[in-house]
Amino acid sequence: MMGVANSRPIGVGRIDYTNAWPLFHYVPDETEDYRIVRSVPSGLNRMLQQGELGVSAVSSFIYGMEPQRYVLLPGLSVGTVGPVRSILLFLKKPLKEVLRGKIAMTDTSATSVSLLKMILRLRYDGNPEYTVMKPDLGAMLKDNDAALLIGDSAIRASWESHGLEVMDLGREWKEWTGLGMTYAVVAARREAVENSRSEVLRIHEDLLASRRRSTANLEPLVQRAVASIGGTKAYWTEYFTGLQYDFGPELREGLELYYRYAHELGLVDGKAVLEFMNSQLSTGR
Ligand SMILES: C=C(O[C@@H]1C=C(C(=O)O)C=C[C@H]1O)C(=O)O
Repeated sequence: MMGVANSRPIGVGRIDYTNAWPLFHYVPDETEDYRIVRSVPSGLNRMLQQGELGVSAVSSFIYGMEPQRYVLLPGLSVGTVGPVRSILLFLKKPLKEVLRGKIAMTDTSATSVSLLKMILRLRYDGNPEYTVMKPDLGAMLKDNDAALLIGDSAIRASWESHGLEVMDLGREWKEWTGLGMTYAVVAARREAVENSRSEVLRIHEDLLASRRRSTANLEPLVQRAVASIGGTKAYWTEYFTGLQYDFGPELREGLELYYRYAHELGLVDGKAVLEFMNSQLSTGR
C-alpha cells in the first residue's frame, strides 16, 4: 500500500460532483507528478484511507476520524456559510414525525450523514432510525419518511416537482450554530508528504491556481454545468457563488465545532485538531 501512495505519479482524488469543479477545472488529468482519479466522496474516502491515493478531496468527516494520518492542504475546501443547495433532506412527513421515524441516507457521503445526525439529535432532540441506500429519491422514500441526498443527485431532486418539504443542512447548521460548515477538505497522507513532497506541492499549487481562476470567472463552469446537468445560468452562478473554496476562518471554526459534536455523539474517537501542511513548503522555499 505504501508503494502505491508513494510512487510517481501520485494518485489524486477528485470528487465527481459539480461542487468540486472550481478546485479541479483547470487541473490536468495526468502530469508527471500526479494522476487524477474521479469518484463520489465515499469512494475517495476509502481509497485515501487504504493508501491507493496520496492526496484527495474527501469528506471532512474522514479527516476527523483519523487526523494523525493526514495533513490538510491549506486554502482548499468545499463549504458554505449558510445554504448549500446540494445537501438536502427530503421529507415525506412533517419534521416532528421524521424525528421519530425512518430516514434513508445516500451511500456516497460521510460528512453529511453525520451532520444530519447531529442536527436532528442535538438541535431537535430527534432519534430516528437510519439506513444507507443508493441515491435514488423514489426508492429511498418508498419505506422511509425522509431521504438525504448530496451533490448532483440532490440538485436534480430539488428541481423535481414532488411537493416534498426540503431541509438544507447548510442553512440548518448556520441557523443553529451561527457558523460556516466545511463538507470537503483536501487531505494528504503523511507518508505521501514525506516521500513524494514535490508531487504533493505541485498538486497543491495546481489546485490553488484552479480555485483562483475558477472563482475569478465562473462563466466557463456555469456554461458547462448548464450543458451537462441542466438548470439555468442564474442557478449555477448562485450555486458556485454560495460555496466557499478557500477554507477561511468561518469554515475552519465551523468544522472544529462539527468535530466536537461528532466526538460528543460518539461518531469519532478523539477531538480532531486541524493540522495543515506547512505552507512554507508550498512556496518551495
Ligand atoms: C457540497 C457538498 O459537499 C459534499 C459532501 C460530502 C459528504 O457528505 O461526505 C463530501 C464532499 C462534498 O463535496 C455536496 O455534496 O453537494
